[in-house]
Amino acid sequence: MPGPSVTPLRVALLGCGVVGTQVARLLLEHGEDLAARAGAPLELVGIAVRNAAVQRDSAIPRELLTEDAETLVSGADIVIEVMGGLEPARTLLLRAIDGGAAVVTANKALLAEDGPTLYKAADAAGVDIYFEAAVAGAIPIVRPVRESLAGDHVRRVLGIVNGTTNYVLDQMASGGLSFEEAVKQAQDLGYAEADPTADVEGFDAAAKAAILASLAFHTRVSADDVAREGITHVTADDVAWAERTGHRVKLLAIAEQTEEGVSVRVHPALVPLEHPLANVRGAFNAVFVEADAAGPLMFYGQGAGGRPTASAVLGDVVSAARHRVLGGKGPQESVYAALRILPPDAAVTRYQVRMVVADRPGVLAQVAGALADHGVSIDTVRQAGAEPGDETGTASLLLTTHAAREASLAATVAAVRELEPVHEITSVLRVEG
Ligand SMILES: NC(=O)C1=CN([C@@H]2O[C@H](COP(=O)(O)OP(=O)(O)OC[C@H]3O[C@@H](n4cnc5c(N)ncnc54)[C@H](O)[C@@H]3O)[C@@H](O)[C@H]2O)C=CC1
Ligand SMILES: N[C@@H](CC=O)C(=O)O
Ligand code: NA
Repeated sequence: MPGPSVTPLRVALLGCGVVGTQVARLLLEHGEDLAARAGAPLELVGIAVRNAAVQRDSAIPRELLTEDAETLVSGADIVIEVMGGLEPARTLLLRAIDGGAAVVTANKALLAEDGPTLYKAADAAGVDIYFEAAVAGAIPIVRPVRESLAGDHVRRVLGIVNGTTNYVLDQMASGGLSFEEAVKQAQDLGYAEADPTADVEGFDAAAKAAILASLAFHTRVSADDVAREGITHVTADDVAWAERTGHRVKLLAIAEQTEEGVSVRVHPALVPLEHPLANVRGAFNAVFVEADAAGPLMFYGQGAGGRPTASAVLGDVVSAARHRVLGGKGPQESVYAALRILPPDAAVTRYQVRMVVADRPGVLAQVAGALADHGVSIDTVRQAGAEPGDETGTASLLLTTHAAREASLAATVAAVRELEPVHEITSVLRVEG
């Protein structure tokens, strides 16, 4: 335990929502252990909220609540930002840094939009900036990529980094819920962003992918550099077909370094049932990292939710506190490699295309011909003939391609759509894993 003469570190908390409430709880409940680990007591001096009169968790002392976030950050040693959004979070963090405080944030949206401004300010002020909670909630992934793998060469990062969408797809596949019902549950459970559009349209996963890619490839990658597609167009039918063909639909984040540069994308994909990612359920996340010397690494755990995320925040707070007590500083931004960011259509993937075609001889050959014209080869084909009693004269055709450039695959689908016997392209999903 630190001796009685050790000056407590003043900790300011910005935001008291799902994550903030649990951060405050852990700080207050585990005060003695945290003091022993940090080398000084961590004194929670205030919690900035929008409305101090609102009834909150019974463990939160009312006297700590303040609506004056600016004053709160000015006297702090460590500022924890869990309010989310770009502003006033950015201004408050910059004010905290300018005032000499170390900062800990869970705000992936802000980091992926304007991380360099925060890094630069922290560097100039000689203070720490930590953000483990910003990617994959409780899972230690930022620190391993930023620090543990700093001596290696990361080639690829692939995984499920959004708990809400994983929960929604899982509930659609096995819980029998509609998309809307599953999103509502994810909100009630504290997984979703304040506006769940950020989750279901892939913005949240794209922000996390940008952060991971920046760290992995020592290159500045912002949210705008990420090719992004959400899950709003994934239908219950897609989910059912996936299971029927031995797959599960997952929202994946994929960042890879090729000889040409760095490609970062977020999109739903079919993952074979035997792949470990297929069995990541609920709001859990899993991230695979492939590095030259280390080989494959896998990180798994709770990717969303107040208490798991608070765990990651507190880990960062202890690191920052140790530096205040003992000296030293965490890592700075590392973007020396400055690799080229590749356009979205340069990515290499496989497609599974489901279509309704005229049920007559020669149609498959016509479709196969359109693929061959674009240099795309077929891996598997499955045809489901008309259901008994179906008078439409159509059949469902499901084909999976071999790997090809996204540009060729997209052009192929466009050409197939124009074929006379093709009535409708019902779904196009990538296949990964
Ligand atoms: N909920 C989760 O599972 C995870 C959330 N995060 C991130 O943590 C941050 C917080 O997320 P949640 O706690 O889920 O959000 P939340 O919406 O539950 O909490 C945010 C709180 O901050 C308050 N706030 C917003 N602007 C404020 C202002 N100007 N002054 C004072 N208070 C203000 C809001 O009133 C709200 O109570 C976000 O950046 C989010 O992306 C990160 C990992 C997981
Ligand atoms: N809304 C996010 C929360 C954690 O980052 C998610 O669902 O993953
Ligand atoms: Na994390």
